[in-house]
Amino acid sequence: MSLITAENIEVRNGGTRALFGVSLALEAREIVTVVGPNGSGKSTLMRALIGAVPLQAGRITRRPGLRIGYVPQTLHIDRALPMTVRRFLNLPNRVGRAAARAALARTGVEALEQRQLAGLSGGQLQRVLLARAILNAPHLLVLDEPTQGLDQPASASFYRLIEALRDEMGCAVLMVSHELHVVMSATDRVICLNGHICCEGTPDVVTAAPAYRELFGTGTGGALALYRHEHDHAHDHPHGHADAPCHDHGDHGA
Ligand SMILES: Nc1ncnc2c1ncn2[C@@H]1O[C@H](COP(=O)(O)OP(=O)(O)OP(=O)(O)O)[C@@H](O)[C@H]1O
Repeated sequence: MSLITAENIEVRNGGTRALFGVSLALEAREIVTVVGPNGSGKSTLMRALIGAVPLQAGRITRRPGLRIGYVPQTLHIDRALPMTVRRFLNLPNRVGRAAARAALARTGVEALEQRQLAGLSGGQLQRVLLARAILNAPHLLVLDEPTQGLDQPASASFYRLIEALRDEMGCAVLMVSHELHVVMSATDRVICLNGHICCEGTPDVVTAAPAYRELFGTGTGGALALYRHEHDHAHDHPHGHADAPCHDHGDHGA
């Protein structure tokens, strides 16, 4: 049985149809990367899969007993509220000191245990969030743009850590990334999302596709500056750009 299966799901955010007709299945130990333009529903898909947003249509099935570790795209920290890293790891469930230390050590931030959360750098906070996500020995790690704001060496090191954690814990990984060039080596499957799934495949297939050369050819600086691929279907874009090809939503930076 797959870890998690989505069948033809539709999700609305307020008046916006953020996802429609999305079907996917995640298998044990695989690393799947979701790419897509801004506003294409990537975060919504992550939240739907963890059960944090209601579905308007379709169905999500989780393997019984499935444990998910989730790293959100952003964490809104109230700077007026004192909160050490150690206390943060107790939310929502209290954890023992040894377990907390082991998780922080595994993500390389053991020394931050008594630091204030609000005073951490972006890269440090991501590693603390990852430590919290692995506390329950998840079968599936869901990461929503975990390297946003990190420089390229820090991103590359973070993705190596994710791959090592997958190997050690045997978990599957589903992540959103704009840095396909960085995650490519560690990714088993890539899903291109734009409200619905535009295309998907192994990195080999994606690499061979004209889409990949458009994405990562000269001029993009290796970043996902342009989002283009060949289409054999019409778009009913959730934002109302019916029949607009993906590359019309292209320029969304690195
Ligand atoms: N809380 C909300 N209320 C209303 N609309 C929302 C809300 N959150 C997201 N949306 C809308 O839903 C759509 C999908 O948003 P989502 O955040 O899932 O996209 P994304 O692909 O993760 O974008 P980004 O790359 O910018 O993070 C967008 O049109 C967005 O404006």
